[in-house]
Amino acid sequence: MTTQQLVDQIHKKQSFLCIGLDTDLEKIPAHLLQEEDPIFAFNKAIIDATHHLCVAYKPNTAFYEAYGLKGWKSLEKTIEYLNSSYPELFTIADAKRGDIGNTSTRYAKAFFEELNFDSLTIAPYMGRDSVEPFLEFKDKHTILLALTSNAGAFDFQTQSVDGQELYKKVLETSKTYKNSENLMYVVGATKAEFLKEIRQIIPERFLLVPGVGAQGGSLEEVCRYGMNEKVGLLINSSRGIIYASDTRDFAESAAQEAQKLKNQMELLLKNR
Ligand SMILES: O=c1ccn([C@@H]2O[C@H](COP(=O)(O)O)[C@@H](O)[C@H]2O)c(=O)[nH]1
Repeated sequence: MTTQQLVDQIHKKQSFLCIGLDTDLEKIPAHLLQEEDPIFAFNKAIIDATHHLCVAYKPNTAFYEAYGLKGWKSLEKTIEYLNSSYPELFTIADAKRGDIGNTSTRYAKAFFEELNFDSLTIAPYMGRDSVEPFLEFKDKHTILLALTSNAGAFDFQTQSVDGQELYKKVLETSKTYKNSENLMYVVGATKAEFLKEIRQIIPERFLLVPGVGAQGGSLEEVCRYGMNEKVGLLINSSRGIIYASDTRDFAESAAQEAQKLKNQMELLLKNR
């Protein structure tokens, strides 16, 4: 998917919501455990109930890898279902990969070609040659971890290296990578106060923003400092939406939570 197609969808739906599919067999409604593939059954119900309220879905691959081969099958079925039933939706594999060049190329092939995700999250720690292989794929997007939502982000990311915070170095240096127009960045909603400075370095790029809902980040604050002319934000909520209820009406409850966030987004777009 091109960035422009994503922007068009945001304007059409008046939403920049990304729903995180962090599907955990210990948390899904008990009646689904009788299904042949409970994870896929859960995801399908959530997607069917919420697709009109969001512009993206983000399965976190850890939740699938944890179940071995079966989990990979559920992930494959989920992305196939999204691509065939709702091809207008942007898909993110939250896998946080990155390695020496030839290995990165294999990761890129796995997620961009074999599974056909639109985008993949990447850890920048190994530098240029670990990131550039992902950027070679046309109309695929590499989402670099910049300033993450967790408390441990302060261990390294905000530490000064040669007089500049490390996350800023990641932003500045990655702008010089070949095909850097295919980059997006992860910035946690819990770090909204950093967004003004982040936008000075990367005014154009899309930000994937996890951390609203269960982690306590503020949607309003993220929009105040992080929104750009093309909106430029994908706000993720996982647990706050998909586990709104553990009864038979779980999908409707998820849709209600998604609708609440979508309503706030619509208002924020109107008043910007
Ligand atoms: O900085 C980061 C990067 C990734 N995540 C991931 O996003 C979701 C958040 O889930 P919630 O349930 O909405 O808190 C999850 O998959 C994380 O691994 C993040 O939270 N922060």
